[in-house]
Amino acid sequence: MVDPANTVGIPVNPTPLLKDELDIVIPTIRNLDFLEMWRPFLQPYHLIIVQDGDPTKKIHVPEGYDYELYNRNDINRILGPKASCISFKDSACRCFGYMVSKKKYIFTIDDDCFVAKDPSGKAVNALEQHIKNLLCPSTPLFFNTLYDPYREGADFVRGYPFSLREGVSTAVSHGLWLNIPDYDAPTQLVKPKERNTRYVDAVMTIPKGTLFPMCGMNLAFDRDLIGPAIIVQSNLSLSLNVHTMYFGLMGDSQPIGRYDDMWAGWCIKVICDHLGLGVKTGLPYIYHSKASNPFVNLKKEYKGIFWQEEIIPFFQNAKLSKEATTVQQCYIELSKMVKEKLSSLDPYFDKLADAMVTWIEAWDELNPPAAAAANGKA
Ligand SMILES: O=c1ccn([C@@H]2O[C@H](COP(=O)(O)OP(=O)(O)O[C@H]3O[C@@H](CO)[C@H](O)[C@H]3O)[C@@H](O)[C@H]2O)c(=O)[nH]1
Ligand SMILES: [Mn+2]
Repeated sequence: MVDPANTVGIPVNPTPLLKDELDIVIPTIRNLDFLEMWRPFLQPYHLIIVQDGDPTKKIHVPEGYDYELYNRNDINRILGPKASCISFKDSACRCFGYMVSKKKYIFTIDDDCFVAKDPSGKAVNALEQHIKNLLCPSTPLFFNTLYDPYREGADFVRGYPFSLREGVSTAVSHGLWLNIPDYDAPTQLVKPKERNTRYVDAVMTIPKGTLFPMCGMNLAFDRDLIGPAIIVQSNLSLSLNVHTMYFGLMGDSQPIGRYDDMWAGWCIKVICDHLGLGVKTGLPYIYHSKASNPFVNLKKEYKGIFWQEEIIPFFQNAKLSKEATTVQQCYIELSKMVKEKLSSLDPYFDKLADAMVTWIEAWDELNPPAAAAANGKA
């Protein structure tokens, strides 16, 4: 039984930050018992549970949590033919939760991620740290060698340009993992017993122009910042929420798996760099308890392991036009580039490019501009 940080006795967070502005999205094919350990930190928040696999299976949600739950039948009913862009039998299904949420922030966590302990033995409130990361600016344009300059007890070091010290808005907070690290299958196979015990007390902005491997198991983001496609119509600036945190089409009947979060991270980073938004990685840690089967993972990842040698240069060289001033325009441009430049690698990328567009259309359907305006997003 996993008990990395006994949280029994810790009072449920009395004044949770962003309580009504944040949803927690959990993809699951298992059970949600892990929420017992998270109760002091997560209970005040609304959960969006995306049940993958067999929709007839009953998923029990621990008492006291406020939630909505969607299975595959719900996804098909709500999206109709557009449900084709939501993965089945892959954790990528979680992005349906981002689409149905109406909140500004999202925290997504896997059901085998538990509360970690920091070196002092204190339980880590991962959500609180993600919120701090998101509410603090990022510094993608110039690296601060003392890491997060906005943190208590730190600052910009000598030589850091004052003109850049305001930083930029933070769109993504990428947390890390004690115990089972998010290794690819080959690494898992050669190092089956490796456990991550190193707790690095740092948060860093990923520099502009640098891609990173985004893992979806402990991730938070500003759904508006990387969503709003600001369209100026008759002087009314309408924030049309179009989400780029699309976890690519993987799993059932797809030639690749376990690259959904990676795909989203590469798209997000190119768009954040283009629009001047920040992406952070580091704290908070969670305690990742389950090592998925490396042989099953190898089968899923196999094509991705050599395709990524072409995909990464594609994203590194992706140049969005200066006319692309909204996230939606950036995303559409990116999907066209995928179709043009990656379909020669495999016809799958043609399908993925189409799925990126379907995702936007589905998003528009669930988040119509009027609703967005009514939600005060105008
Ligand atoms: O078909 C599926 C498989 C799993 N899930 C849910 O998704 C998460 C992650 O699953 P799991 O912990 O089994 O897999 P890991 O290898 O540890 O996950 C890492 O790889 C990424 C997947 O690409 C994932 O984000 C990383 O954490 C759990 O909640 C499962 O219940 C699913 O919904 N459908
Ligand atoms: Mn896991």
